[in-house]
This record gives sequence, C-alpha cells and structure tokens, in this order.
Amino acid sequence: MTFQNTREFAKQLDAQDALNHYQNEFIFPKVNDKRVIYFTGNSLGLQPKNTKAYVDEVMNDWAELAVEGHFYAQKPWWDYQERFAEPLSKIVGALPSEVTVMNTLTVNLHLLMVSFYQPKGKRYKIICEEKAFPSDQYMFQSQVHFHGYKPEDAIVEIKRREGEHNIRLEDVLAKIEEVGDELALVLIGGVNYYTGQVFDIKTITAAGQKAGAKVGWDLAHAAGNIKLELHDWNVDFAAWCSYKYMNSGPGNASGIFVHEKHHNDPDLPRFAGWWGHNKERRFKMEPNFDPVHGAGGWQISNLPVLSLAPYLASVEMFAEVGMDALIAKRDHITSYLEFILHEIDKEVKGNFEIITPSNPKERASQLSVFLHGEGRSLFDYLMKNGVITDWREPNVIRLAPVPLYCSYEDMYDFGQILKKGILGK
Ligand SMILES: Cc1ncc(COP(=O)(O)O)c(C=O)c1O
Ligand SMILES: Nc1ccccc1C(=O)C[C@H](N)C(=O)O
Repeated sequence: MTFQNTREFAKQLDAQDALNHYQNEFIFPKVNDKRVIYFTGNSLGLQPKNTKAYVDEVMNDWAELAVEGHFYAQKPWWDYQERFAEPLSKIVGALPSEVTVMNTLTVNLHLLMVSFYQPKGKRYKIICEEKAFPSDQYMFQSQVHFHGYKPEDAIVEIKRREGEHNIRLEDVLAKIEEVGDELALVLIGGVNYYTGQVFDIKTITAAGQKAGAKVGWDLAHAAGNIKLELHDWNVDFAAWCSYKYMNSGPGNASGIFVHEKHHNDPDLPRFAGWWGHNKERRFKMEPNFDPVHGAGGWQISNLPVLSLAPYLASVEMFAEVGMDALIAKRDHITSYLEFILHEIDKEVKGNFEIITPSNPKERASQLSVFLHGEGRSLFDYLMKNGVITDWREPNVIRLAPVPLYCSYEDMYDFGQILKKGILGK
C-alpha cells in the first residue's frame, strides 16, 4: 500500500481498521484538555476502562466476606490464578498447564534460574545479549556469584558488530557453538527493550539445546506484542511482566511458562512454598512438599489477588481480540509510523536514524529513533504537546504505536507536532 502523509489518508486507515474502536476501551491521560498520543505502552500500558470493575469486585468481596472470600468470593481467591491458564496460554502459545501468574518479572526469572541454571563441572556459562535490560544484567551477576563463579568469566554477551545497532542471528548461533559444552544457559530478551529487535526464539532455542544448555526467555517486551509458540518452539522456560503491552497496571503480576517436558522431572530443584503444593491437599497443612503438576508447581505464596485482578481483565480482552488481529494492525501501523518519520525527516531536512530493524519479521510494536542533532528539549516539547514518548540518552526516542489504542490519525498528528518541535526551535 502506498501511504500518504495527510490527515484524510490517516482517517481512511482508521475507518478500515477493525480494532479502531478498542481505543474507546482505554483511559487516556489529557494534556491541554486533549487526550494524549501514547507511545509508551512498551513501558506502562494504558488503563482499560473495565479494569476498575475487576478490582472493585475483589474490594467488595473482601469487605463483605473477609476471610470467607478465599472460597466464596465471586471469583474465589484461592485458585484465582487458574482463570488465566486458558486465555494466557493462547497469548503465549502454550498448554494451559505450562503457564501461571505470580510475583514480578525479575523475581520469577530468579526463581526459574534456580531450576534451570544448574552449573556443573565445566558447564557453567550463561549466554545473554549485550546491553540486556539492567535488571537482567544484575540478575545474571548475582546468580553466577551465588554459584561461586565470576561474572566476567561465566557471563558471555553476544555483541553487536561495530557500527551496527542490532545483533545478528548468525552471531548468536556462532557464540552458542563457540561456548559449546561450557554452556549451561541461554537467556535473552525476546524483544530487546532498547532497539525493539525481535529475536528468532525458535532457532536460538534449538541451537542452545543442541549445545546441551537450557534456554529461557525474558518476554517483558514480547508478551502481548509478538506471536509466541513457546510450547512448539520447545522453550524450556520464560517469564514476562504484564504492565507493558498487557496493560495490567504498575508493577502488577508476572506470568511464567515452564515447558511440559519439565513437569515430571523429580530432580529439578526449586524454591517451594505452599501455593505450589497439591491443590486438593493444600489446606491439610502437610509437612512434605508435593508440587502441583505444571507451572503452578512453581507458585510460592498465596496470590496477590489485587494485582491479578487487572491482569485478568486484560487477558480477557486479549482473548477477545486475538493475537493475529493485533499483529496484523501492529505491522501496518508501525509501517505507517515509519513512513511518517521518513516524510518528516525529509521535510525538516533532519537526520533521523531508525535503529529498529526495518525487516518487519525482526521488529514488533516499537521504533527506536536516533534524533541526531536534537536534544532533550525536543522530547520536552513533545511531552508538552501531548505526545508521550520515552527518551533514552543521548537522544533516542522509543515509540510504541500499540495497536489496541493507537490510531493512524495519532501517527499523522505526531508527525505534525514533531515537525513543529524541530522547525520551531
Ligand atoms: C526486558 C526487561 N526485563 C526486566 C524488566 C524488569 O521487570 P521487573 O521490574 O518487573 O522485574 C523490564 C522492565 O522493567 C524489562 O524491560
Ligand atoms: N517498570 C518500570 C517502572 C519504572 C520505570 C520504568 C519501568 C519499566 O518498565 C521500563 C521498561 N522495562 C523499559 O523497557 O523501559
């Protein structure tokens, strides 16, 4: 399709967009009395309007039933997490028994590393991506320390080539082969938080496992954003947060995936707690741990139901929309945003450099743009004019045109505001 940088054209795309009405299901902050253009759903998704009802329900049940709510709430709290299995498994391409929700992302990755990072003899190294999200870097360092290794020896980063912004698949595969029988674990962000690069999860997983390692994924920027087939891709484990593309609210519950093939492994160590204990006998207060079959066996504490309620609202919306429809719009609106950026770049004689891969297969709902020659004042101008973006030093803006609530007209308007911000200086 040939795009045009006009409001009429953008409106026409909105009129043809089957997901357009979903923007009405969300609450937008306002700037100058106008709803903002929201590009930071990759950091914190907007609040869906129906979320409050899910939270209020728990608050009301707590008020009216108190402790009895564990068993008699409208959605009883003691097995609240089971409501996620069906819809969430569809979102990440898993069997219902392979997913559950609990804790928060870094905590869950640590817990999963207890099970899947078991260095032994010469096999103790972890492969990760260069400049992984800092929390992951701290996690790797503390995990290898915990096992008595030195980070500079045990952590192997896959580097970008000189002058390139993204990591090449061939370099990932070569590094896996090079580390070979010293490799214990590959753990990479499925979508890089900074560049928006999407990794080939299937191919990397197979290569890591061929080398004899376990392969896990941090899906913070992937869940609810890209098509995942975690079961079929034979991924060992994964975890994600729910507050980005899945709109569950600040710091709310994380999801985990543990492949079915590990559900019956008696030798897997794990940190246990009573919520991972056999469901039928959980309240018999038995002394010996008998894990729930499946990902639920990694649960530890009783559930933070108020943190799960908004996530449940979100998961149900995703089930209604379906990942395929979401992804079709995602690719189209991201291409339109890319087009708008190129057009404005020409008009202002700028020097924008999109560092996200241009190949639609290697990107999802994010364009990271180097605004060479521009500074923080441009970011401030955008914010003051109702465009919420994310600024990373030195001058990269990350733009996530989230398909559930961003419109094509938003992309056009953004272009006009960006142009004014640059030319009006
Ligand atoms: C790739 C990635 N990993 C980990 C985190 C940290 O997650 P949390 O603070 O929920 O543990 C984030 C974002 O905050 C992230 O983008
Ligand atoms: N949870 C947060 C709390 C405070 C500030 C940022 C975050 C983020 O999630 C950042 C996000 N991981 C990112 O890719 O920038």
